[in-house]
Amino acid sequence: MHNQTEHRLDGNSPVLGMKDVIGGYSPRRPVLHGVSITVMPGEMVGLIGLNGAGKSTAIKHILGLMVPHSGEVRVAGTTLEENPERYRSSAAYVPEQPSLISGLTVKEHLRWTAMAYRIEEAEASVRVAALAQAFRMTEALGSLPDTLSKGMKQKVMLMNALLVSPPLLIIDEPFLGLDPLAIRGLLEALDEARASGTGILLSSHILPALERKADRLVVMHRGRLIAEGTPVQVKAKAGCSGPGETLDDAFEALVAAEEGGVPRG
Ligand SMILES: Nc1ncnc2c1ncn2[C@@H]1O[C@H](COP(=O)(O)OP(=O)(O)OP(=O)(O)O)[C@@H](O)[C@H]1O
Repeated sequence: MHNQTEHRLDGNSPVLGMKDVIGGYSPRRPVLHGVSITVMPGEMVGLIGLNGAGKSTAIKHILGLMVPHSGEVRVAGTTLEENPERYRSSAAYVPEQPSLISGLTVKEHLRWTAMAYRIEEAEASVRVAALAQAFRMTEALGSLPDTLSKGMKQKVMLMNALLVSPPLLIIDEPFLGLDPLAIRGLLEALDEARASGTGILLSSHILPALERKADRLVVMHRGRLIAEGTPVQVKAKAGCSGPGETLDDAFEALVAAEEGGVPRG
């Protein structure tokens, strides 16, 4: 495996370049109908859409778990076919459901990740201590997963991904189950990851957090992108730029417009 620093790209090359992807579970019934998503180094892109919109399917294509029927996915400049090792080691994924190894403590999970990604021991200890502090997990470092709450397990997953600090970090619905302090810790840790050049694709139904933190939003509906841009641009497109109008209002209006309803505003 390469050292992560070798994967750093210059600030002008996307860490994710998904272009015109048609894909899904059967070639006869595509779920994605020409989806393009770009994430630049240091950028946080929020992926939003109703249940069944195609977010998880898009993520599976990005992770190389599904192959596009047509179109292309590049991670850190390469396709899965061109350089599978570089492609796979350039993206870290945090699923909505934590999956931890029952026999390993929190610290052992982190140490194992550091070894797998060839992070030097001294550097790993400093980063583990900082992450544990940010997530208020210092006292839980010696605990086994079965003794942790759901939110604490989710924190361990996030800490592992942030320890790797990959070029592309994909996070699925991270806010559910986290207490308010943990959400703040997560957002601060994500800011740090972005400052070091990690690009983040964050899928969530919790729109206020995305409205505050995402540089850009990609709005999916029925396997297509129906809006894209900064939160301000997406709200403007939905006709929801008025004072007090939120991203939730904008999302509702965009979906209503697609479904043949009348957008507000
Ligand atoms: N394993 C599968 N086989 C066939 N079709 C699937 C499979 N998984 C999902 N789909 C279909 O693909 C479409 C998109 O689902 P997907 O899981 O990508 O949506 P999502 O936006 O992630 O939704 P959610 O917010 O509920 O997680 C849906 O119509 C769904 O029924």
